[in-house]
Amino acid sequence: MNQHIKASGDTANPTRADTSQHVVRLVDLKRRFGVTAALDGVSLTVRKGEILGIIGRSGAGKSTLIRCLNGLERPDSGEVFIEGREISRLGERDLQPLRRRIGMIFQHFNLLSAKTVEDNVALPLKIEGRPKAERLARAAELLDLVGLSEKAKAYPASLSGGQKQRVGIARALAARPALLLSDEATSALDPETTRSILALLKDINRQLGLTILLITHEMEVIRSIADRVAVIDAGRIVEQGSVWSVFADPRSEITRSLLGAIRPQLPTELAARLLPAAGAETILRVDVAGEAASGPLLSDLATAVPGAFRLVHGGVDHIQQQPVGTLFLSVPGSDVSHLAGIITFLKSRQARVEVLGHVANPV
Ligand SMILES: Nc1ncnc2c1ncn2[C@@H]1O[C@H](COP(=O)(O)OP(=O)(O)OP(=O)(O)O)[C@@H](O)[C@H]1O
Repeated sequence: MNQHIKASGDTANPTRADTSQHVVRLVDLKRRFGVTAALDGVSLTVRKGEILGIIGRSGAGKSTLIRCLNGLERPDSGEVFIEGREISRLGERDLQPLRRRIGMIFQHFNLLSAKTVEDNVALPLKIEGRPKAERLARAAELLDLVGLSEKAKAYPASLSGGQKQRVGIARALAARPALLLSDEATSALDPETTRSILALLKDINRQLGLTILLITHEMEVIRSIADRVAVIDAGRIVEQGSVWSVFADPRSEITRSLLGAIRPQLPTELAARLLPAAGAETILRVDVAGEAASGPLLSDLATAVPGAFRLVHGGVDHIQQQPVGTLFLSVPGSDVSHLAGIITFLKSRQARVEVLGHVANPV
């Protein structure tokens, strides 16, 4: 299944080789702090109109990556292209207009408390020296987009966290950036507000074709709205691909660990009864995704391999409209050839099969 899934994931976007479609392109980026390699050869691209999620644990290198992107940090080596222009060697003066091509939203919103909501939203245009009427018209348009028109004259202190982030999003879009960079933008919000902010970002991505780079440590955020994901660990991209393919078939240990509870698990009472030695039943974990998960896999298995098996747990989820299934099967008896027949059949259908263990008594 590995090759099958990765192949379908990577060919899903035909713009891969076309660099004019890259809003951001990082090439072999390296940055050390003393003995720490904060970025250790990062290469990645963000394509026009896509949502790319970058996920990693604390200290993985995410902030250093952002700082290299907006020119606050100079890499020791490597290149940073924003809309085709290499920025890592530019001086402060040349960086200013390029920075405006990147709108940013932050975990703690970073609104100016002494300014009204509309003035916060219009601030990037004020910095650009745009006339007041134009600034206010743009602020009104954006507040309408984020559903906060009635709060134009309010001050940030009177808003909820979710409303503050909506203002942050409107402000980030004011100067019509090429890229929206979201730095842990939902990490301070409760789950329901997080969902509404993520839905808003997805809406804006669809409506305006806005390119979004999401930096997060939460897989749920990636799963909700990203098209592709890149996993960073110790300054390296350890895995990347379309979200559904990485969720269905995580290659690296760190990705599996970040996926944690999001991946279906055997119920704890059953997991506690697993033994390594052969018992009355063998418990299999079967992961299957994409085309392979849309067919009648279990009925085909029953037809192809005579003999019993039971579904004890699992189901089929949908990520990016792709079925991603995890099934836990129990195969009774000590007939090794029956078990081998089941495993061989499932693998022939691009499923990934793992023997989790055995239980002494039927479950
Ligand atoms: N200015 C600095 N001086 C020394 N070490 C640094 C500096 N900036 C980053 N580092 C180190 O580089 C590594 C990557 O840090 P970075 O802040 O980029 O990670 P992160 O993924 O953003 O972490 P977090 O999610 O906790 O913000 C860490 O080991 C960090 O201690």
